Amino acid sequence: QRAKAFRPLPLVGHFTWFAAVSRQKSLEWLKRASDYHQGKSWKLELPLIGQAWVLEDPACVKHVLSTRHDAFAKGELATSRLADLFENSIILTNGNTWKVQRSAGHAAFANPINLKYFVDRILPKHLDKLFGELDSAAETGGHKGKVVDLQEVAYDYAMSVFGELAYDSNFGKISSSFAGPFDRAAIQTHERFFNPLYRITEFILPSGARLRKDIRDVKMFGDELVREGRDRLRREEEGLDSEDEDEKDKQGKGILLEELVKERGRDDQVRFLADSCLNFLTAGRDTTAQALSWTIYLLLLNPKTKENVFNEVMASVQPREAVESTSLADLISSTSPTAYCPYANAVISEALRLHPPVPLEIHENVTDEAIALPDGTAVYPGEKVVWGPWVMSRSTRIWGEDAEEYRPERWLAPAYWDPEAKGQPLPKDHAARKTAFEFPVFHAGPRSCLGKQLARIELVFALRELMLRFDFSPAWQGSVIYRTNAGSACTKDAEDDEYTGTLREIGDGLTGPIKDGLPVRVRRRQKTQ
Ligand code: HEM
Repeated sequence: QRAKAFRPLPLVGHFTWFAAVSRQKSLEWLKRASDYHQGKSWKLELPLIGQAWVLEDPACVKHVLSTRHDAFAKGELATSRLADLFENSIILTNGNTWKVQRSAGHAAFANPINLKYFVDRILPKHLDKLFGELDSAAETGGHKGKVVDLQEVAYDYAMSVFGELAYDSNFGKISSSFAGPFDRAAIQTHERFFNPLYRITEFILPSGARLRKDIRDVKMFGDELVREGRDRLRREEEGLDSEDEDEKDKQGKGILLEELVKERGRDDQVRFLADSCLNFLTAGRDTTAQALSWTIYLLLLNPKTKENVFNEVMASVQPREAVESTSLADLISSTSPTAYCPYANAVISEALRLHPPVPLEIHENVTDEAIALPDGTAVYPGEKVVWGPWVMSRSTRIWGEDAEEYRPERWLAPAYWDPEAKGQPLPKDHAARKTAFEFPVFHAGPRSCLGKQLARIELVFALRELMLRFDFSPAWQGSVIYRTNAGSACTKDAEDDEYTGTLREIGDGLTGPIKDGLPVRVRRRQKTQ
């Protein structure tokens, strides 16, 4: 009976199990199928779309992403579907075009001077805007607090941060002319993966015309920002605009656009620069906003953990009045935020583990030879491999018996709890020792995520500052499952009937949003809390 659910059916293969259901259900099925195959690579069959080896073994993932990264790339299936939205972008390109973007992105986002500037100057400014929005929600909601979609708020916040990082532009209200078309286009682009006839259906159906318009709008938005940005750079170079005080403090590398212009020359095509910047913008915006949303979602279900984070962040800013006046960069001695607010960091790692913003990935053998994976699987030319951080994070083979449990403590060194353990090396199976191939949330190998450090910093600070100022409670209808201190579950009815659903599921899209958002009530914390 069990085997039946994982065997390909005649004509439809695994389609009915995997592709004709909700995204949550398809990931859950993939996880059960991986368990059924005991973590060995197995073949997913989707007639008319293709076949793919599903990998769970970290050694196989390492082979694809690192050892034989030269042999595996996005491939035809992914490129044909993604190219309209992500043409020229770093995630799709190879060779020199990729190198140029990687090097510009590295200079702009991953160098220590820019990271410090980011923490000291950029973050506080945008966090202030975020607090402004939540403050007014708290004010208008009475003692219970007004309901806001925290995921939407997180998207706005991440968008304004990356607008400044990528283009040095203050998006303000114009961000809605990008966000709407981009979000719709991303969902429809994702649907293409499950629709072998997408070219025909998009030609016939109104949704196709809508997609083309959305993509045009997204591109126009990018072109406009690049033109403005280039003009600004030109004026600065010619001494027509004086640098502002912030710029003088920076003395690091430039923003992304500036770095790209340096690599490619100022007169490079607007389209290439715009596509490249747009990809960085979306890579940074969606992933970090979703990571923050899932982190808070999990805290809402686990009040004891929420209290622990709150206690830690309070202790990190004593006395309380110091919050506003302290330089954020001074609070971290290095650009690694893990030494600072370790519990908050563990909470973020655990949310990334259980709800990775990129839940499933695909590559293809682009050589003309068969590649043998460490478990003996032969991947023939043109064959695909997929692996799912969402599935791997739930594997008992990688994470042990409590793999599916929310337990941020797994990330903390024993010394955190036990002073006697100070100076002891971390146990071999400790979560913090997992390799990037066991925990491929940020990808791994030469194409690993360029923004992982930046994202960490942004997430830790946003979480810390939010916890200090606001308290959130779930505001979606139905029974919300809370965990008691002892770890057993109890339920409490949420009062709002505007929203439906109990536990939140993953929504559609190229990344992993919370389906239908994260409705919460927001209350401002009292000074004494
Ligand atoms: C929690 C936050 C983030 C997560 C989970 C994440 C995850 C990932 C993943 C899985 C990939 C591989 C995608 C693929 O090739 O299919 C990737 C690539 C990338 N990410 Fe991130 N990312 C995050 C934040 C950021 C931020 C803030 C930036 C902005 C600077 C960024 C920039 C990039 C870039 C440029 C690549 C392409 C790297 C290449 O192909 O060489 N990411 N990221």
